Amino acid sequence: MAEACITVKDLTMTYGDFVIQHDLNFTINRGDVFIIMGGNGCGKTTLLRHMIGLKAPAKGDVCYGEQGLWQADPKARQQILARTGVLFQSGALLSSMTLAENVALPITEATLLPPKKVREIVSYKLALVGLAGFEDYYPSELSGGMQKRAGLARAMALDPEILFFDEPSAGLDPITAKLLDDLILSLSSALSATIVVVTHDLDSIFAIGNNSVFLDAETRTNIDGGPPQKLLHESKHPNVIRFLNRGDQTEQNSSNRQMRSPA
Ligand SMILES: Nc1ncnc2c1ncn2[C@@H]1O[C@H](COP(=O)(O)OP(=O)(O)OP(=O)(O)O)[C@@H](O)[C@H]1O
Repeated sequence: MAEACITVKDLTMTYGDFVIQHDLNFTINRGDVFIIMGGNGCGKTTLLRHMIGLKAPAKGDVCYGEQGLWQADPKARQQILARTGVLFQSGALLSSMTLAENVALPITEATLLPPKKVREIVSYKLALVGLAGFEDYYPSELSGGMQKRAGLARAMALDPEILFFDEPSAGLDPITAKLLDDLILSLSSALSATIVVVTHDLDSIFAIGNNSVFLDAETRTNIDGGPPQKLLHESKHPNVIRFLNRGDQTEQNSSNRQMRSPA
């Protein structure tokens, strides 16, 4: 039976008086590649920020196992978040540091490992994302796709149980985006990590997601969720159907999407 990894409970998110989403309730299971989806501006990144400890809820909580992230005191919250890694949309590499120094940073901040051991871990993580031999390169010397992969190596530096990705395919050409999707899938099975991806890229959603939540911009809450393929064929919500069919609700579009998607 699926084991709950993260449970979002009655979560309401606001900026000032403006409610972005209210009363969100859903569960991410251990081992999921879980997609947070919805149209532009519906609050996907804001939700991610609530899940990784960057923004406090107006109401409700994000529970890791039994522990509420925002109920926990700051030390316990830090301990929960130490089990997570985040790949931000920009890759968020420090431009003045080499790739090796960027990936080493979280390790030297969190451990007292000797430099030789840190170098070994860094090289291993860079190799995992296909960047073996690029240790001494600076971010500006890499393509956008390589920068994303280096950001991923850094997010994985401390062997997180849970990896968060904010719009991983943003700014990438379709072929590079597909390679990143393949990498996410291979890491998911190799590391048995739980992966949470914020995206509105339909190709990625169908290629990598086994579970999802849909944030509706109109009602400002989660109106549907589950395996994306299942939602495509069985969702009763017009906004979900429209979103998953690129704005089209006809049968023809739906069957085209079915043909393009993996079984
Ligand atoms: N720091 C902030 N202060 C006030 N409003 C904000 C802030 N950040 C985001 N917003 C607003 O909150 C809403 C949700 O933004 P968010 O970036 O979470 O949406 P999103 O679904 O990730 O969007 P996109 O798909 O375009 O990246 C938007 O209306 C945005 O303008």
